[in-house]
Amino acid sequence: MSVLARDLCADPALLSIAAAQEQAAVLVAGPVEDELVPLRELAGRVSSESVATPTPLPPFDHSAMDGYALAGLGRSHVVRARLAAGAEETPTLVPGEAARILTGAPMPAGAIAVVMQERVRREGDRITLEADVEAGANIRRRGEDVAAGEVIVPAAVRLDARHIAILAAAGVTQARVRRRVRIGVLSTGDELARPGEPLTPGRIHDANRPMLMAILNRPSHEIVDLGVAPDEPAALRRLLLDAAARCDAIVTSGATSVGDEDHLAAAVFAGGGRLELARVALKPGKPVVAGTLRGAVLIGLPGNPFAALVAHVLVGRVALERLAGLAPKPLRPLPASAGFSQKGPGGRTEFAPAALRGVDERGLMVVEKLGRGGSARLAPLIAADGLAVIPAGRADIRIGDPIGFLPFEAAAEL
Ligand SMILES: Nc1nc2c(c(=O)[nH]1)N[C@H]1C(S)=C(S)[C@@H](COP(=O)(O)OP(=O)(O)OC[C@H]3O[C@@H](n4cnc5c(N)ncnc54)[C@H](O)[C@@H]3O)O[C@H]1N2
Ligand code: MOO
Repeated sequence: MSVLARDLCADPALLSIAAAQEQAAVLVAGPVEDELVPLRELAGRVSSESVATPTPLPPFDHSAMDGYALAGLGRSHVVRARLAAGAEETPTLVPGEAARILTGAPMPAGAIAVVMQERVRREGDRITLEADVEAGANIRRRGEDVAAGEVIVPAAVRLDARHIAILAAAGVTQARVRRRVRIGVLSTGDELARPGEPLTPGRIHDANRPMLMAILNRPSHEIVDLGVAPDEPAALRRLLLDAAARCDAIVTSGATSVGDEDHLAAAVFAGGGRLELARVALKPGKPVVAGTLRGAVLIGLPGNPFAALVAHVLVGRVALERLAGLAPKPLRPLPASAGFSQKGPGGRTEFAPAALRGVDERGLMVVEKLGRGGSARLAPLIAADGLAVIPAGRADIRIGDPIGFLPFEAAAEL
């Protein structure tokens, strides 16, 4: 059910985070189209289909050690050949024979084990083992990593160095990935000066647009800088409509709340758009809204920078990841121990900049909150290692109580 203009005026119940994430996902009709991209440009892109390996990995039986390939398990062998990695021809050994073999070299026919060179004595063309070896020792078998035809990269994942390595090993030179999602980033507010612009009375520098562009600056995205919109409904509507025609998604900050100059929802409605969610039980980040405008996904983050960050991580991210073709991946806060106490219960799930302060006697990370909850404050984030997570409805918290911790790498991929 869509959000109506009147819902934003009254003080409606807050949506749970889970409900907001569900709404954020379903407002996106589906991922953007896909395209074929060469291996060297795949890092950071999102796979649109699974990839199977055409060859087994490894492709042939080979030695895992520098040593001797043995045709029997006896202690004494005659060395008949030498095999290095890349050897094209291999001899056939008979019992009693061995081949000098280097790591990665193909196993000769008839060989049943490899002994490391440190475990043998060599005199001329004869080797003597210091101890028995087991059949199969130090041989890497064809297909023991993956068999031919097996899936090596699933669909709907962000490709990183691990995927690039296995695709390269399998001889795959290109893959189908989602095209880059065009995301427009807009700040709103008459008080905002551009980075570097001298401040006149009452003005502050725009921090959100550079922050959001930095978070969203990924190989799977193409960022469009939409600048700053004034607190003027018609101008905001024009800017949004122009952006909707050029972008798959628009991420704004500010103008989401109930103040006289908070014109985002009105501009979206006047432009023929819809909002599917508004006001979430998030602290900070409550006034987040999301919907669609002329086919573009619209995410309206709150103006306070930390609130914008939290609302992006918890709500906006879900919609943008679906658009980019990623499978849903819930954030999972790590178990941690409170290094602070506070009164409960809160009606909203709280996210606070937090620093790690060692490990308690149970082995849990001890987390200290920084910044006393100011959603406009940025300095605590600089000193933090991640975000403390305190679920809505939690009773008083005492030192040592279990809480959640989201490291920044997992939260915002900052
Ligand atoms: N009567 C109420 N007032 C407010 C409520 C409420 O429920 N009732 N919610 C508060 C909460 S919580 C938040 S968060 C803010 C969100 O407000 P908006 O999204 O409408 O944002 P603005 O009013 O435009 O700005 C809020 C604050 O953030 C500064 N700001 C805005 N954009 C930027 C930017 N790009 N870079 C840096 N700072 C920015 C702006 O100057 C304001 O100080 O509303 C509360 N009010
Ligand atoms: O949600 Mo506001 O974001 O508490 O500061």
